[in-house]
Amino acid sequence: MTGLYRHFINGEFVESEERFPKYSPLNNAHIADICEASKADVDAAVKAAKAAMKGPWGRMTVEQRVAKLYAVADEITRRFDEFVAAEMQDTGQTKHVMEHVFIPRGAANFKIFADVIKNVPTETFEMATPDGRGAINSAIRIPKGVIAVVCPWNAPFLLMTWKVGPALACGNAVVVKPSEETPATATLLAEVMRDVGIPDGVYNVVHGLGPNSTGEFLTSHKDVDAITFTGETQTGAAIMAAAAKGIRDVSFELGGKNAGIVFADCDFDKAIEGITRSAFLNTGQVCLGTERVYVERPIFDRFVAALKDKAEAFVPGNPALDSTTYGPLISKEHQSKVLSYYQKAADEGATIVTGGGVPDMPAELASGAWVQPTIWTDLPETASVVQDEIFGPCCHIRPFDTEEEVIELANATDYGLSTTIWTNDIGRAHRVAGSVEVGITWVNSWFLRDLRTPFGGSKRSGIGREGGVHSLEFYTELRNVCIKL
Ligand SMILES: NC(=O)C1=CN([C@@H]2O[C@H](COP(=O)(O)OP(=O)(O)OC[C@H]3O[C@@H](n4cnc5c(N)ncnc54)[C@H](O)[C@@H]3O)[C@@H](O)[C@H]2O)C=CC1
Ligand SMILES: O=C(O)/C=C/C=C(\O)C(=O)O
Repeated sequence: MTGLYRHFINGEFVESEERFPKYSPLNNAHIADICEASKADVDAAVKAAKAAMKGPWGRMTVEQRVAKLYAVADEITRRFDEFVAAEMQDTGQTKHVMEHVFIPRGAANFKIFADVIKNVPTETFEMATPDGRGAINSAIRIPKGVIAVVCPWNAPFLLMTWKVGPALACGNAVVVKPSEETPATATLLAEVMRDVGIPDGVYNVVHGLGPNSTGEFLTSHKDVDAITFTGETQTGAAIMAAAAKGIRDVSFELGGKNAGIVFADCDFDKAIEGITRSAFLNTGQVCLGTERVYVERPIFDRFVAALKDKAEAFVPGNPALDSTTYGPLISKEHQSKVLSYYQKAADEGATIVTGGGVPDMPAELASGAWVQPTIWTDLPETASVVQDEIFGPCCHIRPFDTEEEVIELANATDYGLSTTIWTNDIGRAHRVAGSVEVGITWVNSWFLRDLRTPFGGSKRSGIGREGGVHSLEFYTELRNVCIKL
């Protein structure tokens, strides 16, 4: 056991009586306890946030807020190794992915929105009036108030700061509810906020579970003005029902069952590299990941063989070692869910190209939440593993013959988060991208992120867009002021 995760409310770390255990994904060892925030704790956090809006934070100029956000980013960078270690302990994911993807994005998420709020204008309209003197309409941006930030466990620091960065840039105060699986980096960020002088109550953290616990207490609190959430689609529905009671705004990034579309004219090696990343990065626990791959028939067999080689080359193990390229799933519970899908695929008649079970691990890691990278072929589109979001390191690969056919296949899902298309025919890439019903399409790449672009899901994969100026739409209210001259 290494410690106790406490809430951060009104600038202070506070304990609560109820606690629950955190187990390591690597070997299921009990590594910490986490305080579970009661209704009263949540109420204290929301009250602190509300009061902060009326204190020094609410009176700061944009330039002063921007300077504070830059200070937060710089402090994250200064304490980079601590953030890497904290998130690695919670998730079991590799040091490489922490150092090159997740933690740098945390710092970037503060800088980008500091820059956006400083540079994005609001609109002004001059209008004629019967007396000939006219009027000027000017829109002003007002922070929404107290924002509830409810986060998942798969990329905890990246996803949390993607919400906290713009919320604070816009002048709001936040109450963050990290996933019960990943308390560490939200807690460490509290130290950073305190150390760089973010006023008390602006950044609050309440730990706990979801239904009938901290998550529900927070999202149904009457003084929360808006809710931003990333996680499962069903949870989104529950949060939306809570938000409806107070007519509060929501921004949701939800599940996905994303298609990878590989045309025969692609750069083969790059497509293999790209699909390897999109199917297996973070042990497949990425909402933007590819669980359905459609490959044009002339290169199908070669593609399946090459992806199999890549899947079999992953090296699971201690995430702190440079030689390790593959981590466990987040928990034993999630391992059971993923393995149940591996069983369903076998039951439904899949050809198991590789994987399908649990890798052999050394004794000290054998109790962890490990599963093998897995590839299937030969299933109908109605099969469970082709329909459901599994959130594991696995994909089904199917051949296709025409552009029309693959668009229909890609769209045959209730989800609509992202697609990756591999082709050297840029006209076709553009056509297909326009026809696939998703919020984000990558062509000849995957997870290449320009933080100024609109990011979010279509269909059951989300509501709203965040990123760049789009985040300002959610985290501020535009008020029109009409001045008669
Ligand atoms: N699209 C995405 O980015 C993600 C999708 N998932 C999917 O969700 C599945 C389950 O993962 P979880 O972390 O358990 O996702 P989840 O949606 O259950 O939980 C995400 C967050 O919401 C909170 N929460 C849960 N129920 C709530 C409620 N009724 N009211 C307020 N807050 C609530 C949780 O405590 C957690 O902080 C995964 O297996 C995966 O399929 C999970 C993480 C991210
Ligand atoms: O890059 C982003 O802003 C979001 C990335 C999302 C994930 O990694 C995820 O939800 O899995």
